[in-house]
Amino acid sequence: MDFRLTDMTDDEIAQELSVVEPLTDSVRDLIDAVIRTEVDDDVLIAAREQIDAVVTSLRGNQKPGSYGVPFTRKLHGMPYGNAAVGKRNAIAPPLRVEHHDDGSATSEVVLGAAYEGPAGLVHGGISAMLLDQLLGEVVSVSQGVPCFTGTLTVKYLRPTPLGPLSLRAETTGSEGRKFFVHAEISDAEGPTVTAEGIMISPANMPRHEELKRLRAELAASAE
Ligand SMILES: CCCCCCCCCCCC(=O)SCCNC(=O)CCNC(=O)[C@H](O)C(C)(C)COP(=O)(O)OP(=O)(O)OC[C@H]1O[C@@H](n2cnc3c(N)ncnc32)[C@H](O)[C@@H]1OP(=O)(O)O
Repeated sequence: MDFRLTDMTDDEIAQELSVVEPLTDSVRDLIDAVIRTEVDDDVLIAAREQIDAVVTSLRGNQKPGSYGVPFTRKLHGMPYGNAAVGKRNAIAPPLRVEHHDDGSATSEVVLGAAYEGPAGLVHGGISAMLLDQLLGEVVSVSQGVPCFTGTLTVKYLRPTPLGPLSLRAETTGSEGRKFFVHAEISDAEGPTVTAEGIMISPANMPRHEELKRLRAELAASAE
C-alpha cells in the first residue's frame, strides 16, 4: 500500500481544497445534468466539445497512476481519489463521515440520479460501497489502526429510495486483529440495508502504539 508522506501544511491543504472541492461539485452536477437532460442533439454535441476541451486542459499536468493516499506529517490521510469519499472524485457520493465520542460514525447523504439501480431506487452496489467505507472508517478511526475489509455481509431489508439517507456504523467486538462491525442505511421510515463486517488490521500494518510513536516523531521533526 502507498504510504507516501506529503509536506503540505494544513493551510496549504485547506487552500487546495477550497479550489478543488467546488470543481468536484461542478463535475458531479455535470454527471447529473447529462443523465437527466432533454435538450436537443446539437446542444449535446456542443456540450461534448466543451467538455473535451476542459479535459484537454486538465490533462496538461497529470499525476501518473491513481491519486493514492498521501499522509501529512501529522499522519492525516488524504484519500482524495477514494471511490466513496474522495474529495476530488465526482463519482463518489458526497459522503462526509462524522466520528463520535462513543466510537460510532454517522453520515447524512443525498443520493441522486447517478446512484440509481432499480427505477427510483439506490443501486445495491452503491449501498454496499457506502456501508463498506463507513465500516472501514469507524473501526480504523475508533481503534487507531488502519483496517481492511475481510468479509462484508449485506442484507437488503427493503428498497432504498433515492434522496436523503442516514448512515450509522459501530464496532461490536474484536478478536486479535479482527474487528466485528455493524452498519446500516436508513430512510425516513427506518433501516433499509444492514451490513456486518469483519475488518482486519493487516499483519504488515503499523500497530496503534507504533503509529502514535511515528506521529510524535514526525510532529517533532516538523517543528
Ligand atoms: C486511521 C486511518 C483511517 C483510514 C480509513 C480507511 C477506510 C477504508 C474503507 C475501505 C475498506 C475497503 O474497501 S478495504 C479494500 C477491500 N479489502 C481488501 O482488499 C482486503 C484484501 N485482503 C487482504 O488484504 C488480507 O487477506 C487481509 C488484510 C484481509 C487479511 O490478511 P492478513 O493480515 O495476512 O490475515 P491473516 O493473518 O491471514 O488472518 C488474521 C485473522 O483474520 C482472519 N481472516 C483473514 N482473512 C479474512 C477474511 N477475508 N474474512 C474474515 N476473516 C479473515 C483469519 O482467519 C485470522 O483469524 P484468527 O486466526 O486470528 O482468528
